[in-house]
Amino acid sequence: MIVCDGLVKIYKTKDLEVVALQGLDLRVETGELMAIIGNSGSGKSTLLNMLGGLDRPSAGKLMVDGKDLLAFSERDLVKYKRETVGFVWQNKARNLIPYLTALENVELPILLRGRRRRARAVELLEAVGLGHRMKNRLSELSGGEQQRVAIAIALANQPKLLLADEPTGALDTKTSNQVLDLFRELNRTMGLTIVIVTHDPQLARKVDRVVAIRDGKTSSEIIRRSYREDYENLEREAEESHVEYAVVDKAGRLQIPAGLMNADGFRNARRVRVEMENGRIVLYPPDAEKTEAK
Ligand SMILES: Nc1ncnc2c1ncn2[C@@H]1O[C@H](COP(=O)(O)OP(=O)(O)OP(=O)(O)O)[C@@H](O)[C@H]1O
Repeated sequence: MIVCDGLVKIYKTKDLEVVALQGLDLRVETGELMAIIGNSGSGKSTLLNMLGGLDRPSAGKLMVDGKDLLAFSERDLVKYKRETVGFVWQNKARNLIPYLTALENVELPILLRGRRRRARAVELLEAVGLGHRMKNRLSELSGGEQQRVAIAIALANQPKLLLADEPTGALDTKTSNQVLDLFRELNRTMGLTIVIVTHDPQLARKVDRVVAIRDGKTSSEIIRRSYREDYENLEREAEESHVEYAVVDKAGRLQIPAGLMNADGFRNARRVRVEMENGRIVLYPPDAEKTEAK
């Protein structure tokens, strides 16, 4: 569904250039439910904006659903935003109008007219479990319920890809879990591809895969060893192990996770010794004795 190769985004301000993405590589399969984690300023929102067609990459390759976003005209971009992607933001003000009812909020972005539009809005609110609260104004709904309305809106035009930026950032743990369960359900029942950007490592437990971004690059990929069917079994989930992978780019460059580079002998190392041993590539500190390798 998504292919990013060497994606670069440079923000130019008056006297400064900020490289927000510096050659990011990422692949997301159709039907995946995945999370992107990373520290503040690592480039998560920038990536999401590129994926959603809200901003244009500076260089590299970005394909979504077989479409080349770098080659898009303004018109292509409008069509793409309308037909291919749906957005859910942490900031509810960006999604919702407080003085309208849930139903009116969902009706607004639907491209259909008249009764079909109303029927579709009802269907969407039922899909997110809010059939019984349709007539309430937004201000009368809880934070979790409001986020469900936002999700219903994001689904209004039947997107193939749902992008969510810190969708549970403003919610308590229990409500966050309910919203995440809803994402999982939509992913399963509609086959929707979902990319969630978050700081929250807990959220990472609820998705198929987590990709970490550091300094505008995918620095390491944590692949969860889980079967989707196990999803409901949270206790079993808690016992699951995470395996950390470093991403190797096309030129064979490897970024060693910062935690490992802090180990004795590697700290501040500008180079490491690389050897092949029994089918494994082993890295030694630069000044390690050759005999240590044996
Ligand atoms: N419009 C902009 N103009 C200039 N610099 C920007 C702009 N948007 C983002 N940046 C810079 O790009 C870098 C990446 O920002 P981005 O918002 O993508 O990070 P993030 O990982 O989403 O952070 P957070 O978790 O705090 O939202 C930061 O250094 C940020 O200051």
